[in-house]
Amino acid sequence: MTVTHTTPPGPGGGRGTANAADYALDPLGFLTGAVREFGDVVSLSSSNVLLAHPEDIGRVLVDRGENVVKISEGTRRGPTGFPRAMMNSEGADWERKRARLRPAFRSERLAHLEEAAREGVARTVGSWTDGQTVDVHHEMSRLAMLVGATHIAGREPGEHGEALAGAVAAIMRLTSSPRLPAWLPTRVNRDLRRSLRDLDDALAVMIREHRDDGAGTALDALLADDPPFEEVRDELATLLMSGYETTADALTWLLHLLGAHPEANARMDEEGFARAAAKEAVRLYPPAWVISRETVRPFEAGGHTLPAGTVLGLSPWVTHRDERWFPRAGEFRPERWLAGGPSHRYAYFPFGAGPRGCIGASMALREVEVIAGELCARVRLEPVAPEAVRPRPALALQPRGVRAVVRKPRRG
Ligand code: HEM
Repeated sequence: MTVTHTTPPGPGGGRGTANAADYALDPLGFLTGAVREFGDVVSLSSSNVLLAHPEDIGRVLVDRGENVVKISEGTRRGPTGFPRAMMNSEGADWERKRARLRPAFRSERLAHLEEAAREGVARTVGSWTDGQTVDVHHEMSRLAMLVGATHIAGREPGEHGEALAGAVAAIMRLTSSPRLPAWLPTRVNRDLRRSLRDLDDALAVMIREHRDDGAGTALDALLADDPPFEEVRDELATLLMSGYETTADALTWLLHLLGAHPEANARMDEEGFARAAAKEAVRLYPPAWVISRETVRPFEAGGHTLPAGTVLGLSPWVTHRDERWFPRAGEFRPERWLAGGPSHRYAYFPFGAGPRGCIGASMALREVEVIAGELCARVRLEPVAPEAVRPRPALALQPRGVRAVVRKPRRG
């Protein structure tokens, strides 16, 4: 059988280096504009196609490796690789690693997480003074690190938190600046290499000092399996890192949105509202703003047959802001989640979906919901210059410039 490959339409005729330059300048605007102009299947380059329709998104995400893979044989591993982690594995190897971690992310463990979250908020609020201006992203990062490390490794990160935060910051800088070869001694590359060395040292100490006290953490599960040290280190690094920045970003976006919507802020103590608000925040500002796969055989989409080796991009940023699936898509309306979800199952995928969906999705949503709810109950965060806040699309969608004045209620 012969397969006819046809190239979907796209900006610049779907190829050309002009797209790369436009993309680098404003990735979110570029992707949104491309779909608006060319439809749900858009060529961004000769081997890159963006799929914006939930039907196609669903087909890609539920695939079990028959048509698309997450990490192809030829994928070059960057310096931030952690190649032995479950997240960076495929096939039977991935399946074994995912099964090993699954029990540590079960909903029964979330009561421990809530406890750590409440305690973290109490400590954070205790460290603030009335009238103090805080950098919200910075504060939420510290909280997410504390809660994340407690849940995943069974301990507070202590001084190791600095190494972890440093490595994540260096990766974010690398992924938000135009790509340069990793061997070039640029400041960003040098910073990254040093940060990764520090991270390595910190993880080695955390692993060496670890004692299983029966809490059923991911680190307990990893060590019980007795794999090579490098495998534990890669897994722990990716778990701590993926759970930390994304959750801190989601929390910061939610607090920013609540600052601009006092009517929603006032409802945060209502049953179910904090969860709806958390879902709505990651709809508008999905920390994972683009997800990709590579086709391993010809793939049909929108009447086109895309050849094997095509990189498929799916963007929660683009699809979550589409009026066809979310009426008044640009508005922060948590109540839309109280009335049920969107009309199409795969119009909302902040955590991906299918077999490779986020293993920490329930943990992250619960964490955001509990921390934001507790904060709203204890303090008022008065936004400072909210009009200057911007998303920075790095490896995660970071909020830039979210500051607030802390108002503590008077004791009466
Ligand atoms: C708001 C917070 C979070 C967001 C938005 C998020 C988003 C995502 C998305 C979209 C994927 C799928 C990527 C793909 O299909 O290519 C993913 C995968 C993953 N996430 Fe999360 N995540 C969050 C929090 C967490 C947390 C708290 C953890 C763990 C502690 C975590 C660990 C992982 C892992 C290990 C994978 C890879 C799963 C696999 O390959 O089988 N994430 N995440």
